[in-house]
Amino acid sequence: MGSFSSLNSISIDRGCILVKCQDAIKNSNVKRLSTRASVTTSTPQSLRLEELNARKSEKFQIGVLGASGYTGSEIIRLLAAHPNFKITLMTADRKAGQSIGSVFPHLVKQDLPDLIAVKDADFSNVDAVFCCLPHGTTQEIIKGLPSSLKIVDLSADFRLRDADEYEEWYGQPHKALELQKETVYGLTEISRSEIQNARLIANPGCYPTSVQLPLIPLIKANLIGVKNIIIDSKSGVSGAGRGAKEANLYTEIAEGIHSYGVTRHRHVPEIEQGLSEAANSKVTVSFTPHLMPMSRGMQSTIYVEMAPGASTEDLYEHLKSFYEKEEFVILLKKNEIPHTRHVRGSNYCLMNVFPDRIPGRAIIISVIDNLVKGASGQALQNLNLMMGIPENTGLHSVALFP
Ligand SMILES: NC(=O)C1=CN([C@@H]2O[C@H](COP(=O)(O)OP(=O)(O)OC[C@H]3O[C@@H](n4cnc5c(N)ncnc54)[C@H](OP(=O)(O)O)[C@@H]3O)[C@@H](O)[C@H]2O)C=CC1
Ligand SMILES: CC(=O)N[C@@H](CCC(=O)OP(=O)(O)O)C(=O)O
Repeated sequence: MGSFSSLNSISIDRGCILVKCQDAIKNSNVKRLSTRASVTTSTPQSLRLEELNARKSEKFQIGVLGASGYTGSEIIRLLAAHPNFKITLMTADRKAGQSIGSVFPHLVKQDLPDLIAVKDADFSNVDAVFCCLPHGTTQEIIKGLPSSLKIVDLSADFRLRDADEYEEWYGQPHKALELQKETVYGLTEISRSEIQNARLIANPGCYPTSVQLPLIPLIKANLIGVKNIIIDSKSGVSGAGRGAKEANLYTEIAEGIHSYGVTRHRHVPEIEQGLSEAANSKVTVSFTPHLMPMSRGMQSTIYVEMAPGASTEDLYEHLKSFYEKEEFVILLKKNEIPHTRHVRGSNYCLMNVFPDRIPGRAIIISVIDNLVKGASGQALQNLNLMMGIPENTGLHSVALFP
C-alpha cells in the first residue's frame, strides 16, 4: 500500500476528517474499496487518523467507458492530477483499437491503456467505472457489469425514477428497472449522504444541475412559488457530444443563437422530478434550451415568483447560508453577474439573485461548465465520496480565463 510521507494538518469537513499531507503518494499499489470515515464523538481520534492515513494512500483502478467522447476525455483530464485513481481500462465504440493519443492528441503524454470495445473489457481488477456512453445504450451495458463495481453513470438512463416517464421522454421502455431502484441521483451538494453509500449514481444532466442547485434550497425553504417558473438556458456546443451531427456544425452554430427542444426537451422531467421532491408536490416548469457559439459553458436564467412576503434579500441570504460551506457552489456578491467564462474548465457553479422589475418576482442566474460541474467534474466529486476520499480530490483546477 502507498503512504504519505508526512502529515501536515487535520480538519473536519462535512462529517469527514480531512488530512492534508505535504508529499504526494509515494507508492501506487492497488487497494480495493473501502468506506468513508465518518467522524463520531465516540471515535478515538488516533484510530481515525491511522485509518485516514491509510485511506489517503490507497489507489483505485478506474475504468472509463466511452473514453473517446467529450465527457470521457474530460474525466481523463481531471484524473491526470488525481492521487488515488488510476485509469486502467478505457473503452470506445468506433474508435476501439486506437490509442488515446491518436483520438485526443492533447492526452498523448498520459500513461493510459489503448481503447477497447466494452465486450472485450476485463473488469476483474477494476474498482469503479465512469460510464460516459449515450443514453439507451448505457442501461444494457451497466446491466452486464459485475455487481461489485461502483458506477457513476453520466447518461440520462437512471435519472428518472418513474419507468413510464422514462419511456415517454426517451422513446423506449427501460431495460434495467431493478438497477434503477438502487440508483442515487447524484446532485452532490443536495444528496451527499446518500451518495456516500451508493453503488450506482445517476449523474445529473448539465441543464438540470444548473437549475436545481439554486432552486432546490429556495423551494425547500418555501421562499419561492412552484408555479410560473421560467427557465431560459444556454449551452456550449460540447453539450451535444463529439458525435453531434449537422445541426452542430460550425456553420450552423457560429454567429448566432440556436433555440431547440422548444416546448419539449428531455431534461424537463428531470428538472421537475428534483423540484417536485423538494416541494413535496408536483412542480411544472417552462424550459427552453439554446446552443451558443462557444465550446463549453452553460447559463440558466430563471424567473420565479417569490412567496408572499419574501424579498430578493431573503432569497440571497438563504442561498448564502445554504452554500456557505460548499467549495464548488458560490453565491456571488450582491449585484455581481455570473459569467460562463469564469467557470470554464472548473467544477464551480456561480449564482446570484436579482430583483425583477415586476414586484414579487426574482431573477436567478447560474453558470457552470457543462463538461465539468455539468458532467465529469460532478461525476468525480461523487466517486470521491463513494470511495471515502476527500470530495474535492482532483478538482482543484481554477477556471481558464481569459
Ligand atoms: N457533453 C456534455 O456536456 C454532457 C453529456 N452528458 C451525457 O454523457 C454521456 C456521454 O456524453 P459525451 O461524452 O458528450 O458523448 P460523445 O458522443 O462525445 O461520446 C460518446 C462515447 O460513447 C461511445 N459509444 C457510442 N456508442 C456506443 C455504443 N453503442 N457502445 C459503446 N460505446 C459507445 C463513443 O465511442 P466512439 O467515439 O468510438 O464512437 C464515445 O466514446 C451521454 O449520455 C451524454 O448525454 C451529460 C452531461 C453533459
Ligand atoms: C447542447 C446539447 O445538445 N445538450 C444536450 C444535453 C447534454 C446533457 O446533459 O445530456 P444528458 O441528459 O444526456 O446527460 C441536449 O440538449 O440533449
